[in-house]
Amino acid sequence: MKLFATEADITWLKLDSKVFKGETIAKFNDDVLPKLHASYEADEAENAIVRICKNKYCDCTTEDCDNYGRDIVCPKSCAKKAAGCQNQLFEQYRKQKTKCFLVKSSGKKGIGLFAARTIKKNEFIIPYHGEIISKSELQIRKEKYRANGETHTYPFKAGRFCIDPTEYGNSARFGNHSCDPNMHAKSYVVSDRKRGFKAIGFVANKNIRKGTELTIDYGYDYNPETSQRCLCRKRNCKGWIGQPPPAAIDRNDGQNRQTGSKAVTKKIALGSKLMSDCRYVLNKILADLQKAEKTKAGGASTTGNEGAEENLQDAVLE
Ligand SMILES: C[S@@+](CC[C@H](N)C(=O)[O-])C[C@H]1O[C@@H](n2cnc3c(N)ncnc32)[C@H](O)[C@@H]1O
Repeated sequence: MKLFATEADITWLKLDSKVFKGETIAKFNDDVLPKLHASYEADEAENAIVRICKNKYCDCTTEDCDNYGRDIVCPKSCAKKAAGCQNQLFEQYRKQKTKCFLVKSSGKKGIGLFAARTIKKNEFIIPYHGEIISKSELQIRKEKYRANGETHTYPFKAGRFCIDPTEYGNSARFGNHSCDPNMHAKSYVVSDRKRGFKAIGFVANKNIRKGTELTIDYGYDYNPETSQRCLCRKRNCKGWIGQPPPAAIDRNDGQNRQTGSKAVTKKIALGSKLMSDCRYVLNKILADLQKAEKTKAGGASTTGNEGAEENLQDAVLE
């Protein structure tokens, strides 16, 4: 059985034209394997790891397992033991006949992932597969993609490496960003990969209804070179995917979408209420002070505090 993809395997570039017919994506094979790029292979210092669960009698779904619970996926050899290892997340995903998501158009955001059925909180949805490349290879590719005028960005940080599904990968690459996402990216140590590498999978962070778009938060460091407007339409939308461009920060643009309208009105109302409360308290202090002065000196101010009183009056009368 193959562990990794080879050059002969299908790539998105070839696939794109065949499967994207109209709105909905035709049924296609999501059964892809991670593909190791030469830049990953070249990192001799990092040996492959194998973390075998030494407990012969557990099925690797409880704390008895040496790996489960520490987000370490058992190696394939583990499945041969007496109880049969169930901690083979990525293999189990490949064997699923029907996936819990659909790939279809998400309007101006391009293509997106949508729940094909109800998905429960903490359910594993999809692994993020693509070519595994080094960070320096990523820089080279970013330049290439920009020069090619690619609108969508796909590479994902995976420990000290990167997963790039731009040309080869599975449909996890269609997970769009949201400022209020319903999935999060979880990283796993997987046997047979180099030490610095973490496999990525998308996991539901809440119960998700059928038909809902499946989204993750790309994070603040997402593609800072080319800031993109966020179209998630969530109430807490920051206006940008990742970092806003410097000019937008200067204008205080793209913070919270609410700053444009209702939030401003609300803040003004709160400010006025605060001012009127202060005014009431200061007036009361002033009146008490004046009363005390009058009682003490029969009407003449002798406190030597007139300036302060004036200031106080200024504040109250403002
Ligand atoms: C990993 S891809 C997601 C799949 C992409 N929609 C497609 O059609 O291939 C990331 C790209 O999708 C688009 N995208 C994702 N989330 C978005 C959002 N909330 N608002 C606008 N564009 C978004 C951006 O072009 C981004 O670079």
